[in-house]
Amino acid sequence: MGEITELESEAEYLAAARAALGRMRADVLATETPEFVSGTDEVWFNTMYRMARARRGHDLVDLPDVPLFFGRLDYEPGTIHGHDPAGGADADRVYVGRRRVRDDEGTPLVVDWRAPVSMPFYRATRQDPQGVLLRRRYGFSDTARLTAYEDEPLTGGTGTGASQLLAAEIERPRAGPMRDIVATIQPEQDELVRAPLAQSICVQGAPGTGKTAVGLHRLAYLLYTEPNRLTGGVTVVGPNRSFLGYIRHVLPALGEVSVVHKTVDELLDRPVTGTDTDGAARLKGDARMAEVLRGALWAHIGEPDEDLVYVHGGTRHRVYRDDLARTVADLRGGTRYGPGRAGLAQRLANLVLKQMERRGASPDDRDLAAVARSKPVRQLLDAVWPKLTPEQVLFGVLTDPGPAAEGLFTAEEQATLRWAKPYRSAKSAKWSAADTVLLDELAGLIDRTASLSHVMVDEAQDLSPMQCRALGRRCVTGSLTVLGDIAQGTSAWAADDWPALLDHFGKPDIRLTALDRGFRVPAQIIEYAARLLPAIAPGLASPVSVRQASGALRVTASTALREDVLRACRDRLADEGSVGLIAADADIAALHEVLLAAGVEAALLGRDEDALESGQLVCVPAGLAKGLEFDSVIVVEPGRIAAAESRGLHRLYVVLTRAVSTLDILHAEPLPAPL
Ligand SMILES: Nc1ncnc2c1ncn2[C@@H]1O[C@H](COP(=O)(O)OP(=O)(O)OP(=O)(O)O)[C@@H](O)[C@H]1O
Repeated sequence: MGEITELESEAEYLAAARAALGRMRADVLATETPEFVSGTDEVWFNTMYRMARARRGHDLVDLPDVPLFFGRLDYEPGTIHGHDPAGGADADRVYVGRRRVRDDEGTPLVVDWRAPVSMPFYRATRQDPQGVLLRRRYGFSDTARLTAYEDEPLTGGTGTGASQLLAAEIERPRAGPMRDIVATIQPEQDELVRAPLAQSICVQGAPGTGKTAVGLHRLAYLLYTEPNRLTGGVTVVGPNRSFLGYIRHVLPALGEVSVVHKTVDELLDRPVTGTDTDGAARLKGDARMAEVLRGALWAHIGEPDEDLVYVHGGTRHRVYRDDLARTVADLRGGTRYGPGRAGLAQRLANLVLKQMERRGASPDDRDLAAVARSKPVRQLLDAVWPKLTPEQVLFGVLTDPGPAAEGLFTAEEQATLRWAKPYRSAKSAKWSAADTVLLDELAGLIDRTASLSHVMVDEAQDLSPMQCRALGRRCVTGSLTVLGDIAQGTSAWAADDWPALLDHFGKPDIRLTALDRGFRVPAQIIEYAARLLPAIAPGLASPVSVRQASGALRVTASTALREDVLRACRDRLADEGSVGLIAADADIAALHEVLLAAGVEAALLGRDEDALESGQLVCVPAGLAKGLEFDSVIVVEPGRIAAAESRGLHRLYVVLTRAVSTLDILHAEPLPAPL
């Protein structure tokens, strides 16, 4: 019998941790929970207990393909606070994994990657070892069998150089939806992942620098460290359903299932029933609209034109017009519109009560309430501070922008804002997506909008100022993680720089940072795409690829486009990774047909909800490419993508930066000049 090797001993540790996790789960499931016998409350309690137990059990399920740990830290003996010195040399060793596993005595076998004791796994360097002697990384097979480990001593001796396991993870061919990066979070990313909850941050980063990954891991970190301060809810906001589908598994894989993923429209939760011209949509997203709407709402406040007379027990109590006017003026603008109306009713009732007291009566709170609800008070309220819905106010503005927009929008702009065919009433009006943002702004002026605890906004460079305000309104008491890339801005509002856009979120202390190491696109491909940068984002430096694979870029001037597309797809399908075929929105369905007709299996993104999970080859309209990545990308007619919209070159930059391994460009028409 030979000595067991280090690898075997680590495999044994893994097996022991697995067994311990199994026992933790069995314990939870076997724990007696009280069962009540009768009554609806009791039934409810029983259900809640059972659900909670099932959930804790579920949390402890051992996912067969997910290794229980991915790293180890050997600390200097005695470094870790609270460790038992009697534990010997092993006492200062921690295994870092996706979640905590303990043995029957409660001693941790695996610590959560988010625990403070795990932080040096991501941050310690030879210059700053943070008490760590050795960092070990593990390699696993697809079935989570331990196959390798790699040591990086942080003190003494000489460094081993770059980590092969890290490189292998970064170079791994991509397939299917986005995965977590817990095993390989980089120091500059970790700094953002562990930024404190109260700090709102904005991350500018070139394509593939890990913005989305960082944002999602930050949420997982916050949910672990600050669960009690996140009870208001955590929401991820992304540009469209396809993108949200692409990232939706990351947080659940990290054990966080409570985070809601929504588009801006879904978050605002108002039905979109109409459309806009491009010009109108652009103006409706403009920050000046906030002023217009505020003006339009408060313009409904009127001047009292007669005294308030309240008759009680045969006595007439009179409050003079001047006093009424002063009271209205006092309240106006001091609170939101809705509470202002309620406040006015109270103040009017108070004035009436003062008259009663002057005449020797001693009215009480019940009288106050009765007066506030009385007919003369209600009539006065309706005249000077009418009850309003957002729809009524916006109906007025879009029917005739003049009064509210004067001085803010030019006559020409006002004409663009005005409904071409006016509706008869607020009830029959159809609201566009841009209108729903305005309705939301009005709703926020009328009543308080409920605040979430934290909102992560991805692809934020595309938001209109009015959308930013809507998001900011939803985290007045919470904080924000804003992610984006100025060079990838394709919307009508796309910002040219962050400070201007960030202003609209209403978080003046938001911290602007940048990521510049690219983990997706190989150098050769990113350099090609970066030829567009001088034209689309002159101030921005091109990203630095950390990928070693040189990548393959093939640009083909084609005379038989369909045949060449088919050939390229078949070629790329021979490799194991995902393949994305990207073309202008108007062209993609026809290309999809071509593939199907030739017997090549392909899903069409946008039509098929699960397209990114269902097959190896996905046809992607350029408009939905943002945020996605494929191992191989085939771009058809870049010229048509660029020509399809006013920020077409920005769109093309997005499209050209989706590839992990290879990029094929096929064109029969000329390429855009910068390429
Ligand atoms: N530290 C890391 N270790 C391994 N992979 C990483 C790391 N950081 C990022 N990646 C990978 O790089 C790719 C790009 O990440 P991500 O989509 O988060 O970038 P992004 O900056 O949001 O890109 P885009 O601007 O194109 O939306 C993903 O496959 C991600 O898993």
